[in-house]
Amino acid sequence: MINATESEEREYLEEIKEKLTLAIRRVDDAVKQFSDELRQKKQYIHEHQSGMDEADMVAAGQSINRMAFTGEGAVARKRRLLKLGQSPYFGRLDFAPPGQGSTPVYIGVYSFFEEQQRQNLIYDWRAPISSMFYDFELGAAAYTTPSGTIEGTIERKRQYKIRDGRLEFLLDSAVNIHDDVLQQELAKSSDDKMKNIVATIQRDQNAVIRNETAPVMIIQGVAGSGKTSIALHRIAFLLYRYRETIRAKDVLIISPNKVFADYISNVLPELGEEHIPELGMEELAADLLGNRYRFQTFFEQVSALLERPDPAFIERIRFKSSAEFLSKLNQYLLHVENHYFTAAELRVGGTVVPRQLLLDKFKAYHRVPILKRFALIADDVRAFVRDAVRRKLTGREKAAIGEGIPRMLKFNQVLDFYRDFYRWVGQPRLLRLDHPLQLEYADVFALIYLHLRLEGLASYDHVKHLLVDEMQDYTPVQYAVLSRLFHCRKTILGDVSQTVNPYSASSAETIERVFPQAEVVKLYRSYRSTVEITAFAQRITPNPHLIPLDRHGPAPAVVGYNSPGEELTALRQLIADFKSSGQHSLGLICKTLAQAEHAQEALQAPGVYLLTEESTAFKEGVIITTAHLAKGLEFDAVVVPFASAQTYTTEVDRSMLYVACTRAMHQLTLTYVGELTPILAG
Ligand SMILES: Nc1ncnc2c1ncn2[C@@H]1O[C@H](COP(=O)(O)OP(=O)(O)OP(=O)(O)O)[C@@H](O)[C@H]1O
Repeated sequence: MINATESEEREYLEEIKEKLTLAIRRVDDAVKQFSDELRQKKQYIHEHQSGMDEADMVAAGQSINRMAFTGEGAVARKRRLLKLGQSPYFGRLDFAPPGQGSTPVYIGVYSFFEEQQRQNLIYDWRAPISSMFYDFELGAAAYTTPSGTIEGTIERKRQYKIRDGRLEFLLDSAVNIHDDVLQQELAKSSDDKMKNIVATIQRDQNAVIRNETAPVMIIQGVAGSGKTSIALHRIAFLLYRYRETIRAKDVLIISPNKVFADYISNVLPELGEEHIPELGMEELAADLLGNRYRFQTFFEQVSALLERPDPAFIERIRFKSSAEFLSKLNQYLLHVENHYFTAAELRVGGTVVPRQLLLDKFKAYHRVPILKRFALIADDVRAFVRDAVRRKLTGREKAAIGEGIPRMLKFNQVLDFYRDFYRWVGQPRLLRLDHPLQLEYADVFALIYLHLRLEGLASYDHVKHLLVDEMQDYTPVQYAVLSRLFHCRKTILGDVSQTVNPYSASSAETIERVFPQAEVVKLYRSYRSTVEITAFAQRITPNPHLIPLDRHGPAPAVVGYNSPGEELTALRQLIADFKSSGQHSLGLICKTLAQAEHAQEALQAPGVYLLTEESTAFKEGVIITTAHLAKGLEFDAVVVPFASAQTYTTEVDRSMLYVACTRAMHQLTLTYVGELTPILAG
């Protein structure tokens, strides 16, 4: 058996590191050579410019670009090799095909192909053979390659922790991923950015990451089940698997806000992939609507619900977030198609264009959005009139046609159709348009949907994979828009229990109605929080299916104070305790922005940051923010201040409290004055 003992492994590690160092040197030499050649080439062009024609210049430019491109490739390769030098591999499996001896397969974040021996010394975790590391225990195993399935036996599985080039431990395991290693990973203090989990991906997670068949994959997973992590690893996997056709810039992440985007921005580069473009829903909306409308943001909608819940406002949101609303919009569009075009005879000079001709044309173009159809019909009508009069048409005649046809449709503006829709469903009071025109958030995507259907909008065909996080926050109409704009494969993930607006929350089932071809995966194991914190959060929103990982810590503390002054003193103390605790991040998570601002003012201290809707980066230290913004993030310790009966009463408040508490990895404290919120007392 190769490298059986620990000392052999240590020796082997040194050997690998040496080979990596050599490989880095070779890249350096190559880079140097490239830049020398590049310089020479540029010099040459400079000197011979006068004697070169345009074609020569283009050719020279291209060759420079090619060299620079190869140079960039070399720089990226060097970056990967340096990273491997720090931690070359984390796993090993000894795999024996039938009737053959076993060879060790070392698995790392990237692959390392040693050019001199022409041998793959480290396999990328995404390589087909590496899948067995996540999927099998000792004994019979198999993996699938593009050319077929390979069966055999796993004779050994080993896990390593190598940091800064030093082997910290090595562990033989019979099971798939040794629980101790996972426990160690989870017990660590949080970083300011999300990290990769390649060394401890679980079997069910691996199945999601490596799924190649689902056109739409919907992941509904409990808080802390690794949804976001898995989705990012899935992107990394797909970029590897389809590296010939998909590049990082062809993927798009729809993310809830800039802070979240910053928080996850580290994972893919850590996995050797470039940064992935991301876009917020509001940015997408602004992109689509141009500057035709001003509209409320999702944050503003949720703040309004938290600060002054108005039943009429809630009713409007509820209606527009239902699957029924989408089907009513579709019925309305059919109604428009069938009843709103009133064809009438059109007189152009002395020629009469018969009503039937106009109607036939209108129907013939039924695949073209209605407001785009007139131009096509007008072309045909012009041809018809030209044939009749046997001459070119005058400007006046052309105008008569161009203006006459649109007049046959009841409305020509999308907003007029949208207003009319509410009359048609018999609910005119469900539309509130403020003056000057400002749309409520719930109307934004409904209106975009009508624009799409009535006028058509350019689709995002350059995007080859779409990732939607926090899926519960988007409504059926939003999904209908996404489905029409993005024709690529999609990964959609979230958790209904973590909605910040229960009146507009979508479950996996709701979303599946928009994407009937979707594969739905549910994840119930929760990795983030200790058993104690998870049990506490379950009191707020129970989920009988949730399985917490068996990791323990202090019980959450709920502490009442006599006055706001006392509560603030206690919060100051909690911050001081945190600073001397060795933990990295503390989240003070409030219900509203007003409370967060108040806390920030009262608790001002160095290293205490207020995170708002406008923030763009997630920092380590003490963060004061709202539950809405904290969604998707995690902290070593969380403090939920002002947890009184006054603050947390409604269903929206319950969601906020749940989101806030489930952000904690190791420690959770709630403070209040007066009466404790009934959500916890009950
Ligand atoms: N297989 C794993 N190995 C190590 N850590 C893991 C694993 N799966 C998840 N985690 C950790 O669990 C935590 C939660 O993961 P993540 O944020 O991806 O979950 P989520 O389901 O998106 O959470 P939420 O919906 O509550 O925001 C992270 O710290 C992540 O690193």
